[in-house]
Amino acid sequence: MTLSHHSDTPLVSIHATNLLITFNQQLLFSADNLHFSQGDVIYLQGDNGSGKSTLMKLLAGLIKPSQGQITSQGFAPQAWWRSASMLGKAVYLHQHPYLFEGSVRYNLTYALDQRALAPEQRKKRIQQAIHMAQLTDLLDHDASDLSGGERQRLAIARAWIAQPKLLMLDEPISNMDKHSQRLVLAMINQLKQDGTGLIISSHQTCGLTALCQQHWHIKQRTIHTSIHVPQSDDLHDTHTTELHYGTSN
Ligand SMILES: Nc1ncnc2c1ncn2[C@@H]1O[C@H](COP(=O)(O)OP(=O)(O)OP(=O)(O)O)[C@@H](O)[C@H]1O
Repeated sequence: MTLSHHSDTPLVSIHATNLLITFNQQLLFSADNLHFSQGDVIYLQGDNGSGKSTLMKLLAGLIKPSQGQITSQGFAPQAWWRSASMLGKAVYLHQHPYLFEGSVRYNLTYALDQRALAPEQRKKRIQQAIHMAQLTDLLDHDASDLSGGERQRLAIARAWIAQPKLLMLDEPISNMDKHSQRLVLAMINQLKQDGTGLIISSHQTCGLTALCQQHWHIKQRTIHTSIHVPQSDDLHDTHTTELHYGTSN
């Protein structure tokens, strides 16, 4: 992992303790201690309905736990007008991502933090994302006309350009053909090389698991954490994906 760490830019992290979430008085899951930090690449596994999306929404500050505490370290102080203190720290990318009305090009450039990169670097990064996601021929298409796989590629390309420090990807390669899967795996690998903290959910082991270094498993309504990541049969795909793109910056 090529995460570079400068002492004046502390690693950002999110810490959850004694977490418990219930819906309609029914326990969904509990967890004693979860730590998600820049540089972590976590494979989040669980059966359908076990609570993977719910956990990611909790860590993104989109919903609140029934019990427990979620805190963050290393982020810039919260703007006074933001009431939910966890919101906007870890970015949650939904399985069916929200895209803006307008073209693919517009979606790639709108709402990016203009201060984060110098204009030349920003342009270069956008070009590289277009290339990685193979969106060149689709740039002037309306985003609403894209297929499911293309939408996912666009959403991950957009996240890759924005360079969040912590990113959670909900089933990023489900319902994708092999070609789109390979492109998305290459982009996720680039995010990993850049030191982005990643949580990647799937209900089954798949090519993604080869990229992961930790395993969180929602099983019997508890989140089990481990450094042993189960590997899948189609690892070969991931290795052949590795990776035709060098580190970008
Ligand atoms: N706001 C809510 N109110 C009531 N129940 C909810 C709410 N949000 C989620 N649930 C329920 O919690 C359970 C877990 O949902 P969640 O989407 O987190 O599971 P998941 O592991 O991501 O599933 P999948 O693999 O099918 O995407 C489901 O039974 C869902 O219906």
